[in-house]
Amino acid sequence: MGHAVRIDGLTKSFGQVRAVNSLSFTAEPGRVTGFLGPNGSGKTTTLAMTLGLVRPDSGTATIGGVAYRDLERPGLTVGASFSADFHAAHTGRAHLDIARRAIGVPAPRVDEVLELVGMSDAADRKTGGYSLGMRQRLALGAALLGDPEVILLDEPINGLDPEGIRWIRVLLRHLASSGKTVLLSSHLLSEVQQTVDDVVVIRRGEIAFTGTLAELQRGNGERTVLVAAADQAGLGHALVAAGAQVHGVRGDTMRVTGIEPDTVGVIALAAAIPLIHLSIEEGGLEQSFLDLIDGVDSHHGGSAVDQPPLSEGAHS
Ligand SMILES: Nc1ncnc2c1ncn2[C@@H]1O[C@H](COP(=O)(O)OP(=O)(O)OP(=O)(O)O)[C@@H](O)[C@H]1O
Repeated sequence: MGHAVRIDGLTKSFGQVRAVNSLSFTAEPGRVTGFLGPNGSGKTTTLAMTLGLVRPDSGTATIGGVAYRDLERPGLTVGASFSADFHAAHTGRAHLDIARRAIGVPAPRVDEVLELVGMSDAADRKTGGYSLGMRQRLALGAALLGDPEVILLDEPINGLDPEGIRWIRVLLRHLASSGKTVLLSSHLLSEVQQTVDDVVVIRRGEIAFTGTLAELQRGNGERTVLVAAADQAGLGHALVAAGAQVHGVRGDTMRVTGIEPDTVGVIALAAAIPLIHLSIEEGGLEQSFLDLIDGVDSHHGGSAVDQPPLSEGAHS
């Protein structure tokens, strides 16, 4: 039985600063949801309200339909990692041992978790000497102590090396595939795009986009197709005739917008022009994301996920 995290109309101001404004989205069980936005866009405040650490001005955050403070065993239902700061004089093991006592988990779970996050060898060193990547692993371990249904992670990938990023990707995907709800924040789409299924983009405390990663990719219609063909000029003409925009050649490759890659293939076939290369421009997704957080007009990607309607940033 999964626990969705449902954010409904959440609003919070700190003095004059409206940190979170009428925010609504759902993180579904069995999926990894990326909660994305630039620094200061309200991600941490939203996660803190979800955990009952910050009281919203209005709106609700529920976990499996229940507010965090009303959960029967919150520590066993929700695991969260907020900051990778620890008592420097404690060992990693001591940190996990204190955390597991707080939520009532048996002692052997500490070693299991250390193993799970790849920290067994460093467990008896003081956290003050840990690298940022090691602290991130320990923070994730603490979040997983209670084998929770819901895992909320604030910037968990920040500071991990490429091997660490691959590792956390596999771990989070594994947790989601076992039915857990994984919600992780990041200010970098590129950091999480291989890890997430669903994307919630916020900007100045408001939703800029909710949908699947694929929908985000299609979202702004500016996806650039890279194509090389045996007869480049001939294919260029055929693509323009089909309504695409050809933006010139970089190396041997034409950059084309306004058309899907599979349609490019169909047109090449119809024109009997062999294709040498067909791909989507790297960074196209990142550009969609940057457009969203810069406030360029954007569209809701689609309805594959039952999400509340997109509220476009009303003010600039
Ligand atoms: N306790 C607080 N008191 C005053 N202002 C706050 C407080 N917490 C957050 N804010 C403000 O609310 C806004 C949103 O901050 P928040 O930390 O939620 O953003 P974020 O998206 O998590 O950013 P980052 O990626 O930099 O952590 C910011 O303008 C921030 O300065």
